[in-house]
Amino acid sequence: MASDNNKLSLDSIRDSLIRQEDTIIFNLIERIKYPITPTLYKEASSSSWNISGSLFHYLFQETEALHSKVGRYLSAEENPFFPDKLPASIIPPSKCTPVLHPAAECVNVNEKILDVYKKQLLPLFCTDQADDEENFATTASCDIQLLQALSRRIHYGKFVAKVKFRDCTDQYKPLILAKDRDALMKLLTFEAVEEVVKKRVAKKAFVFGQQVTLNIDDNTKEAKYKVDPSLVSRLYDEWIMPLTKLVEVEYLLRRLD
Ligand SMILES: C=C(O[C@@H]1C=C(C(=O)O)C=C[C@H]1O)C(=O)O
Repeated sequence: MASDNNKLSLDSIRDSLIRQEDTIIFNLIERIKYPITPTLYKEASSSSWNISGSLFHYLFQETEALHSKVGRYLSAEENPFFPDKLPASIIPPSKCTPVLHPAAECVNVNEKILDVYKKQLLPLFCTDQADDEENFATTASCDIQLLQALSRRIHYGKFVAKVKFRDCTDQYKPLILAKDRDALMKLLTFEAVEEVVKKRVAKKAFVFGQQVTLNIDDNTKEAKYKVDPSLVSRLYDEWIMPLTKLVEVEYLLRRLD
């Protein structure tokens, strides 16, 4: 979507962010099918699996390496979690004019996303603290899919910041030159938009997470859902939107480099 510079607008980018809500919520519903599985994230003892680090990190790094070889990270919309370990792409880069300022390459908050995910989000959404030894690989794959969806959404802040700078250059330029983070954060924040996002993702979580039954007389009083809508709203309010705005600020601070 963000490849055509001329068509890029705040509305078109916001439409993409809305569509990415579906991806995040469905990946979240898939992950919380499994218990937290703490063994996945523990440093593997050298005698056990003959890998360095945890099983989760091993699968994640190998996944990113394979995706890198087929060009995933040639896209400005994708940002790797392990940028220092990526093999070169076997396909050539696009000949299209880059949409983002070259400094966008330096903006990567995935280390923060991964830390928040393991320390706060997993314990918040996965209430069962057990290990599911039958599903180590599947559980870790769900983590990776969800983390990549979160990262894509949060780093879309680069495209949002690009358009906000293009459309209101005179307002942003002095704040960038003054390196005034707080003023930049205030200028780029649209609280009304954020309120709509929080309400919409809660409604999507309720709708997408409903148990579908065919028995017409199913009048169970208590609505059963696969993910707590209020937690999805909180996910956006406390983590996704603040991290998206952090990416916007980091991009803007480099925009005049
Ligand atoms: C992404 C934007 O910038 C900010 C971040 C938002 C978000 O992460 O959903 C929403 C509104 C803004 O406060 C935007 O203006 O659309």
